[in-house]
Amino acid sequence: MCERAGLLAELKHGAGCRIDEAAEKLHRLSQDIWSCPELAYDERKAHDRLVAFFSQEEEGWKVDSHFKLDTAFRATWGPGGGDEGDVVSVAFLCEYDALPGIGHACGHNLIAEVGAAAALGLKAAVEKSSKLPVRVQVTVLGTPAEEDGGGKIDMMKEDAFKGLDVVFMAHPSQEDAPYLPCVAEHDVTVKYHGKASHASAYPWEGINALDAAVLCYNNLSVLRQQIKPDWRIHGIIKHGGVKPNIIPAYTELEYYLRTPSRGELPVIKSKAEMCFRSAAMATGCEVEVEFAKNMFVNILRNATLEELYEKNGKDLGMEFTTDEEVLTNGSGSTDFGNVSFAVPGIHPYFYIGSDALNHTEEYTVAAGDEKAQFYTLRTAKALAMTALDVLLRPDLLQRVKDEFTEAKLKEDRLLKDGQTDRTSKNK
Ligand SMILES: NCCCC[C@H](NC(=O)CCN)C(=O)O
Repeated sequence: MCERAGLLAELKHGAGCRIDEAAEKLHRLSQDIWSCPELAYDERKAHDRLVAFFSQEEEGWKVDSHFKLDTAFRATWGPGGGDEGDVVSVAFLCEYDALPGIGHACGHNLIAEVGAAAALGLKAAVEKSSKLPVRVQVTVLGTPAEEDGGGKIDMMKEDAFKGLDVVFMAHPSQEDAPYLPCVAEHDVTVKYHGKASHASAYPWEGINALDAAVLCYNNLSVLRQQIKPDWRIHGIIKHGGVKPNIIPAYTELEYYLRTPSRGELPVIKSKAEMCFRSAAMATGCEVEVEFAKNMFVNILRNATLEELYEKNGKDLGMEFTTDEEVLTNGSGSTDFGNVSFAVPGIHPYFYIGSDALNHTEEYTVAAGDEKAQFYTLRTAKALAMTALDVLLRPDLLQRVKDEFTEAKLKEDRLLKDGQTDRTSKNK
């Protein structure tokens, strides 16, 4: 074994040992987040718990609490690993927001645990070595509001990802996969303003905002038949009126519009907008269409990082899914997509010991179950090992960066040329 391979194996082993050693406190960390679910932008206890973890329970971290957002944080360590070479900055992202009514049904408590564990592992490995070809900075970014709003996008607008070389996070799922297709998404709130009146005595005096909401819902349901099979339109009526004998004067709907790529979003948005406005016209209501401040985009893939992660995962016993349907069908969306256009990174998915589906009560149970711990820590080890791969081999890091630049240029060109449809023959 050549010297570098021996060192790499030793460091990977060291990272894993450190993660195992911290297993109990990492479990407590994710349990505390899981047992007190908090919604997007309001993850105060989770924020404080993670800040305390890095500033009190662990040594050597510089912690910026309330970093860029009220419930975001940053913990940094380094540079370490020797006194030679450029500083390479590796970041692990923690999410920790929950869903209304069903708690941690997407397992973001485990995302926080993976991020913290991988950072501990990488720091320990780097600390032990003075022979690295680069100096290493380890960053943990606490990124709120993935389920609503897109905290990472807010943080990007504030330059929170500036200066990072590679970013890693991992998301709970039903299987291990280095990548699953996440779709682009833009959310919209539609408000109809009508006029109240006695619904039995003089209904002709009213303007029915609920009728507008129902027509809007039906227009979109009809539109669904004419859009691409992998586009998604789904929504709820948030306000539907207050009493049957009052003609509803105000209604409100919330819709999520999704397409596989960011370039297709404007098309679905303009089609949906016609549905919103025509419902207003038919009923005589006024309509307000408010698109969310942040648009989530698809993930820019990095094959080099994905391959390294898969190899490390396999070495740790992961069995990656080969189910073509899972590997090709779009799933949800993530604000990591936006990050992936700014910094090279990966967002693999990991099995948590249960077949339950995300966004169900069963998944909430699974995310808090002790059984998830083995898989969560194994994922953290695979991420730390992947970071070590690129840190010990500057040629690999360069390949990761070149691939990122090329993929971004290609996506930008497609967008500029108006080639929105990735499934078209021209692609
Ligand atoms: N509408 C705000 C964003 C919703 C993001 C959510 N994310 C997930 O389910 C996690 C999968 N990465 C979604 O897709 O609905």
